[in-house]
Amino acid sequence: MTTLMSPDELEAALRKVGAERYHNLHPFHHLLHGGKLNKGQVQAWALNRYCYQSIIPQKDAALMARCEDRELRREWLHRITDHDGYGEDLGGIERWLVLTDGLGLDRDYVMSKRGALATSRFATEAYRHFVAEKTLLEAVASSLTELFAPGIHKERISGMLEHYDFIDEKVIAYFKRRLDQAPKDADFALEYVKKNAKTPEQQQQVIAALTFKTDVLWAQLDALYFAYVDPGFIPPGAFRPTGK
Ligand SMILES: O=C(O)c1cc(C(=O)O)c2c(n1)C(=O)C(=O)c1cc(C(=O)O)[nH]c1-2
Repeated sequence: MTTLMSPDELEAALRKVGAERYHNLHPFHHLLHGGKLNKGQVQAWALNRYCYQSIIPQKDAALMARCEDRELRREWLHRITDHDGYGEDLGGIERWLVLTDGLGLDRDYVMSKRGALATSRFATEAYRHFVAEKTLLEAVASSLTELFAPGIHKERISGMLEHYDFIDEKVIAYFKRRLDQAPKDADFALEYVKKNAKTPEQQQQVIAALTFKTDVLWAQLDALYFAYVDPGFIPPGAFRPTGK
């Protein structure tokens, strides 16, 4: 029997999921941030991660499409323009492509996802389906990994600038921008969930949604590790680094 938690107990339970399961704990990230990867492995990470970047505005549009609450739509809308851009600002996806350009990857190839691992495509598609099909509360809750993103972004900016001569401020600008954007989004989603998960069942659904999302992120790094680090079995058709 699950009992009703107070909103603060629910928050503590969600933060525990992050502390135990967020992808900052994955060995691939330790290698990436610690300067232990070669350029080809960093290229593989950036190219695969494009699958995640490209799906984010689509899943946010899916969330909004089924949302009756105008106030929530008003709050959520900027998540789409943060990534797709609006007016002068070309947005996060463009900033991601500046990163892949800087790493020497061809834009059309990156955007085609042809070289991405199947797991990157499957996991990100699973996220989009989750948001489109589960309750609105679960859809909002699945974004809560962003509570833990600023920590990993700071670690990535300093670690990659320090360790890789092919990374500079311009190439890493995506993450700098997310440092301003993510905390506001995460705080809003957390307050929404604390207010709207009113039954023990809903609270468990919210925790399960966040757990699902940590799996989406973790699975992608497992696949990268297997293909590009150890044992280094690159699947047929996937990106093969040429230089070092
Ligand atoms: O680099 C990362 O580790 C990381 C993680 C996450 C996340 O925790 O889902 C996001 C981002 N970055 C990110 O840049 C981003 O725009 C973003 C949006 C979302 C989301 O679920 O709506 N997560 C994340």
